[in-house]
Amino acid sequence: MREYDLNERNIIKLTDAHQKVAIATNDLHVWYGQNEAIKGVSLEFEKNKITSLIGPSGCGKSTYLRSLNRMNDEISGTKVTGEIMYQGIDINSSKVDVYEMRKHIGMVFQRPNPFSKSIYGNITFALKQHGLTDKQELDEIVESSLKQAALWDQVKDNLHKSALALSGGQQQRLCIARAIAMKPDVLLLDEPASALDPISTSKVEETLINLKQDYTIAIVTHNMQQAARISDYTAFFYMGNVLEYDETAKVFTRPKVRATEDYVSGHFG
Ligand SMILES: Nc1ncnc2c1ncn2[C@@H]1O[C@H](COP(=O)(O)OP(=O)(O)OP(=O)(O)O)[C@@H](O)[C@H]1O
Repeated sequence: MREYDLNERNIIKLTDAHQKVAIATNDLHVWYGQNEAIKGVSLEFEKNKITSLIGPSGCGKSTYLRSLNRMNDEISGTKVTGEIMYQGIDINSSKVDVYEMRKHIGMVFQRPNPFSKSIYGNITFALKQHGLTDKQELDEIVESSLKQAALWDQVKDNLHKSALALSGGQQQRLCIARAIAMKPDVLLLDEPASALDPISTSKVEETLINLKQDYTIAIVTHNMQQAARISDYTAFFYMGNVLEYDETAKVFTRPKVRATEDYVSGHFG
């Protein structure tokens, strides 16, 4: 196994930061007990762009993604230090209402996880929990979210059928629709297509490309072609650090760091 220099880094900063940055971390560290999984990551995510998080297994991609809307809070023994800046607020602060914050920063997981409810019920559940009861408004949000997730045409006549009867790809797009029904600014996706066949994968990818008009997207993926196809920026994670963060085209064609070059060319380790 080749040893890589963890000090060799290329991490771009976005200019004109206030205008452009949707969410950023500053010296973020995450520990699971004694295991420091994230070792001081500072990254900025540009508004209305897709950023891919890539890197070998166990290097901290999912941990980092989950910390962006404090999902790691749910795991006991976890400690998170550093800033997570969103709209001028450090959302890593204990004063932040996490429930409220997650309306702005939504998440879609690796395996489609629809509730055991109708398609309509999946999308309206959280809205109702947040106090929305107007039927017309709920109907409109269901329609617009399903349209944005490119699922409306396939399900519009079956909205009251079980979500569990949908295909895996459709279920994942329903989970995307469910997340965007809350009108978040930032959408976090952890390998959203890894459990899907190639056709469903390409539909999810198309959906994400269309969604970036309205959302800022961060996606963990093991699929290099996928990262190259859909993302504007790519961050290469290695052993809890980010060694390279740049425009995707540069990361894949002219990486500046040896470890990235080996990883994207399939010669890693
Ligand atoms: N819930 C958890 N409890 C304890 N340790 C964890 C937990 N989740 C991840 N870890 C540890 O944190 C480190 C980073 O794991 P993480 O899942 O974030 O990496 P990853 O890059 O997303 O991996 P993969 O590509 O395999 O999904 C690993 O050492 C892992 O064992």
